[in-house]
Amino acid sequence: MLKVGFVGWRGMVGSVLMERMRAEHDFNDIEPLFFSTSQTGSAGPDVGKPVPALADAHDLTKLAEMDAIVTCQGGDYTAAVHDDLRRQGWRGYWIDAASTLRMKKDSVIVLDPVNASVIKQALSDGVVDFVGGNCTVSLMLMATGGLFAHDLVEWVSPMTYQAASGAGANNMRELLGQMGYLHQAALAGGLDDPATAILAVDRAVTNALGSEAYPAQHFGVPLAGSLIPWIDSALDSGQSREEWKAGVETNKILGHQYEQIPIDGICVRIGAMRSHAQALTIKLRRNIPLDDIEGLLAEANDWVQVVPNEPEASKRQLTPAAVSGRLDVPIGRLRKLAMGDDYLAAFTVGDQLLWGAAEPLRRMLRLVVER
Ligand SMILES: NC(=O)C1=CN([C@@H]2O[C@H](COP(=O)(O)OP(=O)(O)OC[C@H]3O[C@@H](n4cnc5c(N)ncnc54)[C@H](OP(=O)(O)O)[C@@H]3O)[C@@H](O)[C@H]2O)C=CC1
Ligand SMILES: N[C@@H](CC(=O)OP(=O)(O)O)C(=O)O
Repeated sequence: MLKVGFVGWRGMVGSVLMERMRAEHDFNDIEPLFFSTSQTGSAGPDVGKPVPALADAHDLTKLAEMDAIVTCQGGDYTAAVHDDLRRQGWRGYWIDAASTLRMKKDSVIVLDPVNASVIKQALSDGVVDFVGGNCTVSLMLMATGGLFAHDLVEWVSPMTYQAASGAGANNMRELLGQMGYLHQAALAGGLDDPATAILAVDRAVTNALGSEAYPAQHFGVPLAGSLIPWIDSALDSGQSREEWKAGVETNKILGHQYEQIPIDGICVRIGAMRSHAQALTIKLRRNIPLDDIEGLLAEANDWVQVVPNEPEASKRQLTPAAVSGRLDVPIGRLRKLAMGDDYLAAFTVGDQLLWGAAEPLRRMLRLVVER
């Protein structure tokens, strides 16, 4: 049985990974060892069979005993450990959620329902570094994979609506704290009294949004009652790093070595908890009937769901509230745009901790185990 080390398993992404692995009985087929950067010696998690006490996640000797290491610990950990392990001659599989190694020449970005052939080729070529993609990129490809698979896409402009979870657990807590703070301000402004003019309540909320006491330690600015049109650091191109990832990661996932499909838009943080949404403008290579497009999208994988372009279905099925905690990736609002019959509009949403983070790693580990 393969010895598999898990690092970062008790964090937010790691916990979702553990949940999925337990649900799919993945632990039956491996010999797991759990590592920690802070709790060496404590008891490991319940995975349905006895596991040793937690090992030190910086102990290179212990790590090097593993056939595979799955890490959701974050980019700093990857930077601190990965290269040293490789320099020591360790040739095990490194399966990572962090972005650190994604664009390295020797790594593959994994999303097997979309790029199984790229992954299989890499495994047979001896590639050992496999990295999950950026959440918005993976979710966009799960939704639109059918169009890319048939080489129908000339370019895409994704405009994102990204949940707080992408910024981390503390940010999710802060979003809820901000919601509570605004609700308190609204109550003080007369929310409960139907006789209060709504503009008076709104003034109380606006004052709260600008107040020094508004809880914004992690986001830096209000998210609840507002939005944040910038995610991650700034690049010289004027893009945010999150926006840059859309193009480079999509093309790498699809295995495009020469021709690059332009993919660029604006990434926005909104007050959803754990599901990212994106509005896509897709320039098709040619005019294809909408029915055919819907068919190609729907048949691309087991999780994409085409939602009819109707008000009730869109409002009920195409929202963060509808998909959080689920593996389904609905895509809807499909229609040709006024710019021409080869311009397609689409809206898609998906849980960014499942297909956006944990699930591609879980499935990559299975591919390694089943080799
Ligand atoms: N959040 C996201 O949407 C995505 C994240 N990623 C990647 O995954 C990495 C990890 O993200 P995320 O899971 O959000 O990080 P977390 O902050 O939730 O967890 C990271 C680590 O913090 C330590 N930790 C300290 N205190 C606690 C606590 N009270 N509860 C749980 N863990 C604690 C744990 O390590 P230890 O046991 O060693 O102390 C844990 O593994 C990111 O840095 C990023 O690289 C990738 C895609 C999406
Ligand atoms: N940056 C993403 C989350 C994330 O962790 O992305 P990456 O894995 O590319 O660093 C977001 O904020 O929604």
